[in-house]
Amino acid sequence: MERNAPVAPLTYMPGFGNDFETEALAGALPQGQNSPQKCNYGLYAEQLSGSPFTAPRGTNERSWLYRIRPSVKHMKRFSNASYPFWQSAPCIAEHSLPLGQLRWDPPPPLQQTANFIESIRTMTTAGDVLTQTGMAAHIYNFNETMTDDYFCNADGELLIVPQQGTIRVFTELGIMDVEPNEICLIPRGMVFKVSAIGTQSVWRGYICENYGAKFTLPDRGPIGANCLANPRDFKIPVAAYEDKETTCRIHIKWCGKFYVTKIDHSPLDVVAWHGNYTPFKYDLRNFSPVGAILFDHPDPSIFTVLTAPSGEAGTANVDFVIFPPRWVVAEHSFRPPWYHRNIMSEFMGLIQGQYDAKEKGFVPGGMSLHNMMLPHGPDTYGFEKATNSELQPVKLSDTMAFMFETRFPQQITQFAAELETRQDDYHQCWDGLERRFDGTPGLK
Ligand SMILES: O=C(O)Cc1cc(O)ccc1O
Ligand SMILES: [Fe+2]
Repeated sequence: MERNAPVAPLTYMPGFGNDFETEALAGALPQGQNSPQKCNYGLYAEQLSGSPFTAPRGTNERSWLYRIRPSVKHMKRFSNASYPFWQSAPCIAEHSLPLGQLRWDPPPPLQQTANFIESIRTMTTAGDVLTQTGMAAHIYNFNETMTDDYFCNADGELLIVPQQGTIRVFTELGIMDVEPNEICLIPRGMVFKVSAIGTQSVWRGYICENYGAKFTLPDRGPIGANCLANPRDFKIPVAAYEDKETTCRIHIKWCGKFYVTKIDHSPLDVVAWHGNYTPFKYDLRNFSPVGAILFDHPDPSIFTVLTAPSGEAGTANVDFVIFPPRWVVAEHSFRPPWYHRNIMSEFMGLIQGQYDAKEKGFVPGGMSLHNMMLPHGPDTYGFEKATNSELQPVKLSDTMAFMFETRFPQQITQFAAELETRQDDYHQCWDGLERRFDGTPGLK
């Protein structure tokens, strides 16, 4: 028998990193203490710690969960499982691709049924999952809802970036519906499942698996107290639970390996919770960009939505950066990204529309990789256009690109190297950039 808490319409609590409290049944949340001798409704109390107990107050994160069964009843004695396309760092593939800039079209259509977890394909890995440094960039491409299958990633948090189709993410702490142009984050160690919402044939997007310290909001420096991603626009789910006694499977990723265990009930049985270790979602259209309002092109760090620190100040384990719709007004300036080389490694995806440095060839659902110190910048078309156009204020609309930018070089996987949608001719996009220098002065 199923006695599920009602799920629609979904509601959320606003704020980034706040201390929240929520209960799906009245009176389920203990007041004034975390660990009563007996909990209301016969619930079990359990703490989920996302930081060491002793972390400084500003980075100390934990939530208290009041649930039908403690999670020792869900997660014990796992046996081996296999997800051969989900790789972890370090993963140095034996491929023979020349070193250089890389770009892919979207993955080919699915040939079989796959749920969210089964569909994950790793494109790049960086750092080392065992030392909790670095990240992996994955894509997903699924057509089947997870019903009695659940997943838990002990290796890092998952930042999910849908590109096509709305997904429903049911976590231990509640339910989030996430559509393209929104993102969501599932904390390390939290059990969840993903359903497909809507009627299209495929749901696809990108994932950053962050092995390191958690994503947080970047400091704004002289920008001050407002703009960029504002804390109130982060949405945290309210408590919701499943009460079902059917055969369920919990899959776990732990130190780069996969395991599975069978239980006779749902692990999403948290009736009430409080704390600050939570999933969240965020609508990228709420990002308030700040940019050059007179001349020149600032570094893309002004578009950082979330940053995961590495321990070295200003050097991110991974930044999540977007290129949202915006006005471009700079005078006497080359407006698109400049040509550059970077110690950080840049994995990019496109959620919607066009990206100004690469109007053609970089398509929604596609990806590019500009690795540590490898040069890149606008293609020939982008250069010609930006050099010769009249510099009126221009609105870049219908666009949403993003970047996972990490301090560690990104190693491509065998899958990425062999993916049939890899553009073998990508480097030729710069072939038309001819020598313009002729030794005589003058702007050319
Ligand atoms: O390479 C890219 O397209 C991303 C990027 C954008 C930008 O405006 C400045 C630097 C940068 O790396
Ligand atoms: Fe770049």
